Amino acid sequence: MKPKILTSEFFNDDKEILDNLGLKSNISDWKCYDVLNVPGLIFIKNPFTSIGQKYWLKRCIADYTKKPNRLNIDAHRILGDGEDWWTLSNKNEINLKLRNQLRWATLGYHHDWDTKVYSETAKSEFPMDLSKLSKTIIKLLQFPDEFMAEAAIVNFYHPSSTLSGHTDHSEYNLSAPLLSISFGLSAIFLIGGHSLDDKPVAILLRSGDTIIMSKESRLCYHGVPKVLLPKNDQYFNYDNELEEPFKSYMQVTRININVRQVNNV
Ligand SMILES: O=C(O)CCC(=O)C(=O)O
Ligand SMILES: [Fe+2]
Repeated sequence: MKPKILTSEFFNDDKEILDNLGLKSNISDWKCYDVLNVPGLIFIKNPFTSIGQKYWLKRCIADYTKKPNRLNIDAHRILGDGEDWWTLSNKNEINLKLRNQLRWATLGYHHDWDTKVYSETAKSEFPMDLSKLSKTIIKLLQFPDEFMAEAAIVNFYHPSSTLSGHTDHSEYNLSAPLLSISFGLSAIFLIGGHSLDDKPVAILLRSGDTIIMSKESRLCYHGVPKVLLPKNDQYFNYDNELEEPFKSYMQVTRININVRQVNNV
């Protein structure tokens, strides 16, 4: 990996913007790297403050899982009108099972897992804060074009979950970068080339670590073969402890937010 020097004027004036987004406001604390074997792949070592990490993981758990966003468990028709997954799963012991059933939530344009086609009719409002976060990170990395956050998948992994090798090619705009932010348990992320025969590189993703798939790497095969069990070094690089019930959930969970631009501008 080759360190990437950030030279933008942006952060001199806008420390407050970074701070409000839960990002480290001192840019010398940002550790960014070009992954040399995978052109266009950028790795940012946790750019979040501990307050920021807690803010975003709670947004993922308690807010982004609410209607009108879509969840994998919608198909099971467990949630009644006005009920949401997180509130219901914390109501009593029985509902702990429900807690573990959540695998993903889709925001903005909802990814259709069968047809893999985005449509104007399957769309909800994209969260402002997540859009701002994505735009800011892309701007900081000095991408020439403004990023439009239009679709996101929030993945929820358990220690035994895996994500098999795939490419993300449903977006109409494949020249815009894709942002992938992880919180909670660490995981091994594999990314190879445009063919499944290309040998992948392995990257350990810890809480807060962010990767950007741009240029050639945007269409590379990638997957998550392993989520790691909690060890002191890897989870809770949030300073203060999280409160319950978030704490116990995050002890067995990895969250990954995948943000995409769908359309050409
Ligand atoms: O969990 C990750 O790190 C990757 C997720 C991913 O590749 C996807 O949702 O398309
Ligand atoms: Fe992906």
